[in-house]
Amino acid sequence: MDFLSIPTEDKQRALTELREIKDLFAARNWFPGTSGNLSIRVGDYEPDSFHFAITASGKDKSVHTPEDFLFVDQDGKPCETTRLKPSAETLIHCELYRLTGCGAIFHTHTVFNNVVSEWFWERGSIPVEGVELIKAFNIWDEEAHIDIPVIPNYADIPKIVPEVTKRFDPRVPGIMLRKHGIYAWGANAFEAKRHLEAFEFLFEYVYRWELLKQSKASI
Ligand SMILES: CSCCC(=O)C(=O)COP(=O)(O)O
Ligand SMILES: [Zn+2]
Repeated sequence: MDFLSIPTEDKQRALTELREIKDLFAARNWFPGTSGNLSIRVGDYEPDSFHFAITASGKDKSVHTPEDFLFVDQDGKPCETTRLKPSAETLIHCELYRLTGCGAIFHTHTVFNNVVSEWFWERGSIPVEGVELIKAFNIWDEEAHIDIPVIPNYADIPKIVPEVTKRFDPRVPGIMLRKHGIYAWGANAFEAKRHLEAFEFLFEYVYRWELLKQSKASI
């Protein structure tokens, strides 16, 4: 699908949704130090041809400016002439859209997700056992168990992309970059938000549970 043939109202709706999500997450201090990025796909999806709106790179995501977002294609290239640069992590969004066909991807850095990703780095994934909020991922097994993949956080973003491809688990709508942040995705902004909120809850749960286990073991 050609970018120009995507209805303007669809593009506007995506930008409005991104602004609303950005405000909500900013109110939770989920964008420390300009970290984090958000994207919503627009138009038709083909694995090798799609478009999405994404936060511009290096911006303070806790404030509004007229230059917060831009549209890019499946290769991360801007769809319109602009002086804005797409997120430095746009290629990770491209790969996740290509792999999943999802509609939205949200990325946050929090202390809990960073610490827990390091605590379980050697294991390669963050285990979560039987917590009710696993149901947010539409996993309804009794005492469900999930493993949230943790991949290396290379400075060279293109080097991270094959790690996403290799470790991506279709059952778990998120992937963690070591001591960096979580990428959560969903069919739309509502689902991606639900998934991100569930991941951040589970990271805090795992952090606190590990601390309790350690303190019990030291008694
Ligand atoms: C200061 S955070 C370093 C970059 C990062 O990890 C991030 O999530 C934000 O980068 P962007 O280019 O999307 O602003
Ligand atoms: Zn980041």
